[in-house]
Amino acid sequence: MSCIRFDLCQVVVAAGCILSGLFVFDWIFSIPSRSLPLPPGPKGHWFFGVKKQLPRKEPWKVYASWAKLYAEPVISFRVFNRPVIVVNDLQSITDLLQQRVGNTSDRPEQYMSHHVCGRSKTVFNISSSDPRHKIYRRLLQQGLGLKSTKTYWPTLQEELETLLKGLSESPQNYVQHIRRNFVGVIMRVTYGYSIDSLGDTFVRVAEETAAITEKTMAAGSWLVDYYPIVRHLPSFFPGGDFKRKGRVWRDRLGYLSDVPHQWVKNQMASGNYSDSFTSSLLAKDGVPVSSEEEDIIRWCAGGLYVGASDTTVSAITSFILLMASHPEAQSRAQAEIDEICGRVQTPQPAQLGSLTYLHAVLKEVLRYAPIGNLGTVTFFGMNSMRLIYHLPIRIALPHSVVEDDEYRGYRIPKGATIMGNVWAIMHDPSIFPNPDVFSPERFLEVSPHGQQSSPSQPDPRQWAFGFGRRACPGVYFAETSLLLVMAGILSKFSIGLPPKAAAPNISFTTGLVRYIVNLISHVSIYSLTWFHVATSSHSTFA
Ligand code: HEM
Repeated sequence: MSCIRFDLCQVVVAAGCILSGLFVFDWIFSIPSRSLPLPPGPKGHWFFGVKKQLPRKEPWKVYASWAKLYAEPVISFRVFNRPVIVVNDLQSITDLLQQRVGNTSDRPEQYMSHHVCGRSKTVFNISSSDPRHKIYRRLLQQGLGLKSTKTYWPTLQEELETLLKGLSESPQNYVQHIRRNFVGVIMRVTYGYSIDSLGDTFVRVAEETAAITEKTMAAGSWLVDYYPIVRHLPSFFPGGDFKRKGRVWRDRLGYLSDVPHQWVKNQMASGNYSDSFTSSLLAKDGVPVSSEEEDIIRWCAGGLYVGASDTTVSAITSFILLMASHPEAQSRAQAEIDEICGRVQTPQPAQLGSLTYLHAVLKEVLRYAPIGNLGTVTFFGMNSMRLIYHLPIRIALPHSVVEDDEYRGYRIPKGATIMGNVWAIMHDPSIFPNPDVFSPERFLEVSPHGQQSSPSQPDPRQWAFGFGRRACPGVYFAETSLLLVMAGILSKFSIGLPPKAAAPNISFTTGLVRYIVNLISHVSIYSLTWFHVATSSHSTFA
């Protein structure tokens, strides 16, 4: 008996030694060759790199401070064995992320999510070298471009009316009303499906998908994402449990992604369906689509919902807080809306083009409170509620480098994760003077009094929606829906702080989709005042 135990011990020790040896081998050879130096940056621990040092709070500010410390706009560090490059100024972002797009538009490989859980073909994860990526981009750009967005105007208008009604009934629940609006719009646009509330089955499906996806993609959680050797560990071995969990999640995610898609197919078969992104692609030219084409349609549709929900909700909640704390900007926007849209009707999508000041407000919201501070966002639809309660978000969708490259005498290694520090640009005083002041006027050529002011500052939308071949395909649709909601809210309500409330000290959540903390944690302090249009009197509901 003791002899057997001794043998087992020996086997375990021997296996441990071999694995550790292979691990070190894997680690050494996964670090790129050293012909040119990497950009400067903190060295970190020999095994973890800077994983444990990475700031939990506002990392973009820390990256900007490292750029200053190392006197170099391009910095690098390591998380486990993976090099990470952060580009911190306009020139380097333009050069690396907007010009060398062919080399910086890939996504980092995440073995757990992509391969174990079968998520390598999602719009967000797919490699830029996969021929499908081009097809996805084409379908998404067509489905969300100017022409298609016009066909969604009636949906946007109807959902706006529901939002305004909800706000008038319970303004204190405005975050939920706003979420309901964007989720309702995107479900109708994507699947022709109308939700009744945020507790709707399809919404819960999306929420569960988001929750599982977060677990599979949580940065630094799966050693197998960094070290290929871990793929060969048995399930019972420490670090090997990803296989068992991955199998369960893969099956569940596969089932969940089929629910709305199958629903559209059933509706189409019954002849009773509303036109949507999915139905129009499935019904193309009356010819049945192949299974490959159907798979592409399913993934693209999933991308729409995920891409649209948190981002738009974040933008509007920031807008509400900024309007509450900047009454002069709010009054000016309202005066413009009154003049262009009239005081009785709800603003219409066709009128949005004439709302110059409101466009400037949107630009300033995207600049002042960028949604993706690192040029990328975390898209997990219904997770806004979790953000609201300050739970950490640990997943990001950064870019990765396709081939070894050289920049400013440094090596930009193949496979490195690369991020543009959008926050640094949006708060660079040489680009946006007084960057910490919220001022939509910076985007106007003419001052409020009609005099010529200094030339307007650069359009922040060129950085707010990401870069290169991964840049947001929903930008046009997003702007239309955001402007319509902003115009609708300001046409019917005034947003204010309660009497005697001190101006809030604005700070933000640290997730890669950023929310303003104050708004979220002091929701109840905000009051919305309903304009009784006919009599021009006001009554406060909150
Ligand atoms: C305020 C609103 C929005 C903002 C600020 C925003 C921002 C972004 C950003 C920063 C990215 C990542 C780009 C990159 O990796 O370089 C992105 C990607 C994406 N967005 Fe948006 N977005 C918004 C709204 C929307 C909407 C409404 C949709 C769809 C209806 C959408 C769909 C997508 C998709 C599908 C991607 C993935 C593109 C890819 O990986 O190829 N987004 N967005």
